[in-house]
Amino acid sequence: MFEGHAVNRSAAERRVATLAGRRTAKKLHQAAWLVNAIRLVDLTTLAGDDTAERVRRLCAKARRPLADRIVTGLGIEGMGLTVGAVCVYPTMVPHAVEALEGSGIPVASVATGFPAGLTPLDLRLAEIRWAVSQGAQEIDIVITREHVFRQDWQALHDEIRAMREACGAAHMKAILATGDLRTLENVYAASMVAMQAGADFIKTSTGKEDVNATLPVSLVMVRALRDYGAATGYRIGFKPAGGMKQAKEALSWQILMKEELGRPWLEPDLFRFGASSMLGDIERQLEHHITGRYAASHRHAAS
Ligand SMILES: O=C[C@H](O)COP(=O)(O)O
Repeated sequence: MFEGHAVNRSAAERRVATLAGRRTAKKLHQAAWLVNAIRLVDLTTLAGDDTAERVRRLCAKARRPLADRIVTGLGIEGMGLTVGAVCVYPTMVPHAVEALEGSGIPVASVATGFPAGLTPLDLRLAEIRWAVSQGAQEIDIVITREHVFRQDWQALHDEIRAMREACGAAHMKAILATGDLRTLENVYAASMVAMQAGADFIKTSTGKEDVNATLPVSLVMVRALRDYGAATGYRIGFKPAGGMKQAKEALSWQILMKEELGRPWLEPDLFRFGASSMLGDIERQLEHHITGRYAASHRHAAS
């Protein structure tokens, strides 16, 4: 089906190498880009020792992602800034739903035997239905990597299609676990199949592979998304996830999206960061921004 699509790895690496230094992300606009990044975060906890209390704390952070002094310093009090969603394991969904009530922040649940997906299909589908019944509005599914290794695109399509049906009204993000997929050609083909099978988003990683979100792999997925959009007219979302901890990564990915797909992919309905610990660095950088501006205005006043 897609075996013929060649991907030039070194061209992809060259394309993304300079993203962080782009003019658009230079100092003047950095704070705005970082605030926007917060709107795009799927604030995540996916640990074996997760508890209701940890999820409640995460949800409190999701509702008020920045300290009041930073919000005031940036002059964005009226913005009602929140993260894009909270992402948890299925049994944590009821706790997150309760803690986020009235906030408008959706709860995303991983499902389908996350992270490996090596559970019988009917159980994986039942897991989706259960999470949806508990209030999850978004479901992050994992694929059977072996279907990709065998280039059995029909099996991959059928599996994802069944998951799409089990999601019902919930949005479905298809995690490809790109770090496991061996080649960029496989990443492109799996992206295409996931979109054809009805994925609302394609997502790079579970956060549990050896290699998680990278810019070259993201470029390949984003180009697949663009090709799919050109062929069908459908807009599909993109979620890099796993291993992103720094504010400057939030800038690089947003620039990639803007340059490759345009402004609509800087909105939470078409782009999310899956990250458990990037928000802290974004908050730190915004605090530096305010402190720096304050110091500069005092220097100016004194001169
Ligand atoms: O989907 C989100 C990822 O699991 C988060 O991974 P992380 O903990 O490396 O940020």
